[in-house]
Amino acid sequence: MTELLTSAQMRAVEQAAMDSGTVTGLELMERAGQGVIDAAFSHWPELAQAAHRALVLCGPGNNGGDGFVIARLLKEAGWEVDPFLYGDADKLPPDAKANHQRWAAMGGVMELTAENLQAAVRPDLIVDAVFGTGLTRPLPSVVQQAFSSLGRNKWKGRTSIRRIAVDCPSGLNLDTGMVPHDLEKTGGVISTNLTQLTVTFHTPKPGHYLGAGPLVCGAVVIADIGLGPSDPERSMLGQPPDDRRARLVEPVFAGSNLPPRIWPGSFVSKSRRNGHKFNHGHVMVFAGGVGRGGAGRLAARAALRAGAGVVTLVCPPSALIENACHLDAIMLRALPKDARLDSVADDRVTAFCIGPGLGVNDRTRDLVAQVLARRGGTRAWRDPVVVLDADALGSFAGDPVALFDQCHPRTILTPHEGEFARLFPDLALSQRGDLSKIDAARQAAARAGCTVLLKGPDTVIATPRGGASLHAAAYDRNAPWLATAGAGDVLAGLIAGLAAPDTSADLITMAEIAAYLHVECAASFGPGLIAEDLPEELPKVFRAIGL
Ligand SMILES: NC(=O)C1=CN([C@@H]2O[C@H](COP(=O)(O)OP(=O)(O)OC[C@H]3O[C@@H](n4cnc5c(N)ncnc54)[C@H](OP(=O)(O)O)[C@@H]3O)[C@@H](O)[C@H]2O)[C@@H](O)CC1
Ligand SMILES: [K+]
Repeated sequence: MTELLTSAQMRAVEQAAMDSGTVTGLELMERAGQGVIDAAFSHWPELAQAAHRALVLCGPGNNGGDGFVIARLLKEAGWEVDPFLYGDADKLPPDAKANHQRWAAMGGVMELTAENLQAAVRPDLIVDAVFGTGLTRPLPSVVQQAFSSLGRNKWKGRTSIRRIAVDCPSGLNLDTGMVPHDLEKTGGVISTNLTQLTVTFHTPKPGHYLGAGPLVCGAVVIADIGLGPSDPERSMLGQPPDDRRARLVEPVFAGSNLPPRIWPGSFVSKSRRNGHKFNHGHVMVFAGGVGRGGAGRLAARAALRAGAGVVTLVCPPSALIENACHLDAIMLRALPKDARLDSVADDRVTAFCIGPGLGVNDRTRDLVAQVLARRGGTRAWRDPVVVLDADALGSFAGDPVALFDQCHPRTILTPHEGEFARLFPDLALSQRGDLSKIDAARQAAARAGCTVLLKGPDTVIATPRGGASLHAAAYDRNAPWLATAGAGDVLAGLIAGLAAPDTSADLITMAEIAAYLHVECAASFGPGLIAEDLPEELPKVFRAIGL
């Protein structure tokens, strides 16, 4: 998996490399500029065939410094280059200033304004090097207007002009994936939206995958600028993540002495080809009353397909026939209104999935309490895994602390943003400001004392200790048809089904795999997907990953 470094972490990595004396800031900037050009030529080979013309938009920091390196290298390759600068050249930081001066010996620099861009000769390539990781506030209006003007320019064949962003399209916050609202008003987003390729350095940043990031970055390419490997891959394989650094959920292609795809396949218990059904765990899913059992059935089906040996659906007696009409391989147990959970659950239940379709009410609260009170003896790792979703979360909206007091480390909450806002009002999207979704989920997990999976196209999974991973249904894994009723119930079931066997992996790993498989199923099925299709697509996905 790949580390996602925040702006501050990236600066620290850069500083440590410079302090060690192995590299200078100027060398890093040179490699960054070269990396952008290499990525551009590899993405658009026709640009490498002959000299063209580039507009290079530079800002007041080191992102702008990268821009001046790019201007010089393209000029040396015979291109016509028109650089524009926002800010005062005398106030550029040292490395950027040095590169500005090197450029100044080759050509002039225009001030970055809408008027000057309108007067520019049509380029073949526009390089956005105005702001990168150093953006601290909304874009200045002059820059917004300059970006907007690019979209209005009367250049012939305007749509065929390639647009590349250095580190990020300027205005995108690389820690949060947010773009300022006023950017949208002025049309800034529309012009940044035209970015086709973003070249970032060393590792991707959270903002490339969170929020608006995937909408504005085009494709993202990582340029190696010689800062050395990020955390050893070994420590990322199914291990709890680094407490400070977030990681991107993606399959791990192992080296030649290991099976070709050791993640996620190796964590699907049935890929080990041994044991009887109870070796693969027993998942208990709760379903709502008559006419409201669909969500629970979807979760149950997903748990069974994910590899649980046995899945039991528990429902009110009145809903038994309805569920029996739908289910065969899934066992059914009726639980009367006042009956205790012990009457249907024995010690062999290794995972519970509770919430989908259950109703927001006292009975749900009571069932959640009973589920969370079940423990596996003196060893905490024997506690059954508990997936709390939908109405199990909604039932505690008025009193979230009552829920958090009961959660144990083998619990995972799987809210969407709306459910999250009701449990953690101060961390809600509307209140988040500069707090990233990753940090919001981290704080929520610490408060709840359990793992939290905050759903979305950018799904964040966080542990109470601060470990966090981000699963993005973005770029080549974009699956918009996953926004369909019941998809969340399937995800809850997948987590329970994967976690039910004792696979000795952390709950966060199981949640990562579930999020990954969920999107793989959607991508594999394609447009037209409805939630029922997701579990049915799993066998195909398993085959594709080599199980
Ligand atoms: N880290 C690495 O390893 C490497 C990093 N590299 C490159 O460096 C980039 C980071 O450089 P950076 O830190 O100088 O930040 P950058 O984005 O250029 O902007 C900072 C300037 O903008 C200003 N400013 C900010 N917001 C503003 C606003 N809204 N409106 C107006 N001004 C605003 C801010 O002013 P201040 O906030 O201090 O007042 C400051 O002057 C990184 O993205 C990558 O491209 C590579 O060279 C290779 C190695
Ligand atoms: K930029």
